[in-house]
Amino acid sequence: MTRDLTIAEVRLTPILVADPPLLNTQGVHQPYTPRLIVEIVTADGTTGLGETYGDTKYLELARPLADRLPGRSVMDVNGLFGIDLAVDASRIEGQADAGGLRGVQTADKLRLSVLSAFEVACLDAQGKALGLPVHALLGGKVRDAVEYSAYLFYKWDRHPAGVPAEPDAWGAALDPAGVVEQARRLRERYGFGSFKLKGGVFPPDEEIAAVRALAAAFPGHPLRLDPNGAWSVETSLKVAQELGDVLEYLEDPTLGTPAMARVAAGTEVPLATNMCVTTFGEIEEAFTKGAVQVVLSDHHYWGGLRNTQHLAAICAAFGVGVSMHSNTHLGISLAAMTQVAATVPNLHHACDSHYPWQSEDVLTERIAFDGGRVAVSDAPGLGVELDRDELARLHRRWAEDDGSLRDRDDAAAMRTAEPDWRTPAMPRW
Ligand SMILES: O=C([O-])C(=O)C[C@H](O)[C@@H](O)C(=O)[O-]
Ligand SMILES: [Mg+2]
Repeated sequence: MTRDLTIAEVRLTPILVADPPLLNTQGVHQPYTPRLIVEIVTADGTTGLGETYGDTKYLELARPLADRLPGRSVMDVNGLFGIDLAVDASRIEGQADAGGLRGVQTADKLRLSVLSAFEVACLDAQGKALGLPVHALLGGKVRDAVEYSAYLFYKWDRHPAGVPAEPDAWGAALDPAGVVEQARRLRERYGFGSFKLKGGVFPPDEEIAAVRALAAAFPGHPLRLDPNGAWSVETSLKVAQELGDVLEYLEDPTLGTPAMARVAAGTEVPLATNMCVTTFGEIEEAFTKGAVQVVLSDHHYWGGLRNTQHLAAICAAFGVGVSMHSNTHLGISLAAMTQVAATVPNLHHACDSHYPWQSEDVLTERIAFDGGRVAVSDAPGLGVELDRDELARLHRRWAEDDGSLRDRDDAAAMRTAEPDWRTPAMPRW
């Protein structure tokens, strides 16, 4: 049968998803976080799914893009990236991403963060139409399961009093014992074998103590600490020296490639980043200066699954490791991450994923971790199915919001508990 893969319709559904009170150096997660679900429907009725950030600036770009797709072929992914999308650069250029902690914003990164969801949706639709998994469209899987690490957060036991939120079963983690207990529960439930602690929340000595406690509780398991650039070069070197014997890598200890290069020159501990190398343009300086040893790719802002493969190839050429970064995301993105990770031969570190923190999803079936791994689906496309009732419910929450939660703002969330809180100046320690 000849199929008509002309795009007939694109549906964009902004949603608000429950998020626990996870702490980071900028503040705390809001009780609900915005995501955007993209559906691309072909003339013969095949629907491809994609997911990306749902803040206003992404929606403002996604809407005109969606309007331009009907009539194009879902096979024309290269053409998709050629569409001229006008980004109002003055609104974002050079600013740090307030909620996202993913480096300096640029107009191109914003554009790619939107395009990536459409690329994933096109690949999902292609796969469904051809009866092939997305990994086959990307050249085929080199592994049957993708390993993820437990993403540990300092956290409160609940969102501040008076703030509407979903119940949280995880309790507080504000000291080494709390962090170890959280790690134990994540390992019991999902089988994770490596652990990443989101740092930059407490003074470095407290976070060193937490990592030491993890090393004692889980001997031999890979450990990472990520303060999102909150430390000076000197502090970074001190932490590296104190934890060098237990760290798999130190992630973004300090801000900017020159400072990361100074840290890298003073320690044997590998440095990973999702902050100083977040675009192709940032690679040359970082790699030639030896500033990073592992790049944490993220298909959302690198511009999709094929760009993730390109990034991995460049990393391989320079002998730099590659793994994956994660922000709050749902199962469509986890499926996309797993499909592309399955095709990257040089992916040797367990990937990050926030998914265990998300109690809500828009899939009919949640994606399962077994032994810390997600099995690579061989079903057509991404191998996931949309739960339309859940999508509608989470969209209603977005529609009924007064606007205060439609743009992620961790500092604003922190101010509901600590009214004087300001985004800390960096380096914080
Ligand atoms: O540096 C990282 O790994 C992240 O930025 C991941 C997330 O953004 C995390 O820090 C968060 O959401 O608080
Ligand atoms: Mg990071």
